Amino acid sequence: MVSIFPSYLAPLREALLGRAISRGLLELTVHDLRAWTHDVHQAVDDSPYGGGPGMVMRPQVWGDALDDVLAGPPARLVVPTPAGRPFTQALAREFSAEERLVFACGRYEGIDQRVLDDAARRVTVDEVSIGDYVLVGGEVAVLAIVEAVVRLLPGVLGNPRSAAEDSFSDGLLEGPAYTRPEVWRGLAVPDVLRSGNHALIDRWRRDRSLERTHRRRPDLLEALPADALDRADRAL
Ligand SMILES: OB(O)c1ccc2cc[nH]c2c1
Repeated sequence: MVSIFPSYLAPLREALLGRAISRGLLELTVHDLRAWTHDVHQAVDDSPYGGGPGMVMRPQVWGDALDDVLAGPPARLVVPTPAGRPFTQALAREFSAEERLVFACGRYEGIDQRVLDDAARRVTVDEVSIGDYVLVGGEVAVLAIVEAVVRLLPGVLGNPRSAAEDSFSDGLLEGPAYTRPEVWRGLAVPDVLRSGNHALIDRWRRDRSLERTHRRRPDLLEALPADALDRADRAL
């Protein structure tokens, strides 16, 4: 990863991801973009051609940084930007199959487009958005993307079924989850979950997932393949 705020990415070395690194399941290197500046002010930005608010990140600095960081084993360059294509669970799975990912964290009004165009001559460049809102820089998006990708790597999650049964893994939102106590503040766990009848439990969970998806994300239902819903689903 390349950023002007390397410490922003420190959380990636905590908890589950930190344990995955110490177990050798992945390697993480964070580079300070300013290491590729040569002026006393370590300038990484300049005024935008054509005018307008804010500053744009300079191509020379990013070009030199990516020349170095992209050297070596083939990598895929991921650039978070509000103007990117949506980052989805499907794209997380795609990224998790890559041997190496390089993340470019922009700031200000973004990175000079020629940096991405130049990189695209050598590697696959993915400009991705984590949602329809605007952050101050790419670092927070990288934290989200890396967590979504790394948890899919074999051995990272304790129970491999967790990733397989994620929200979105079957195209739907996950339904509600419960644990002890059986009654909490007058609210009881649904009886079916304590019935021991796993066929019934699976059906109930599927129904709650379909209901929640219909209510909160009808677009996901629309996007399902024609054969994704069985007769019981459609009866709901
Ligand atoms: O909202 B975002 O995901 C995002 C990503 C990168 C930059 C760079 C400057 N603002 C940004 C916002």
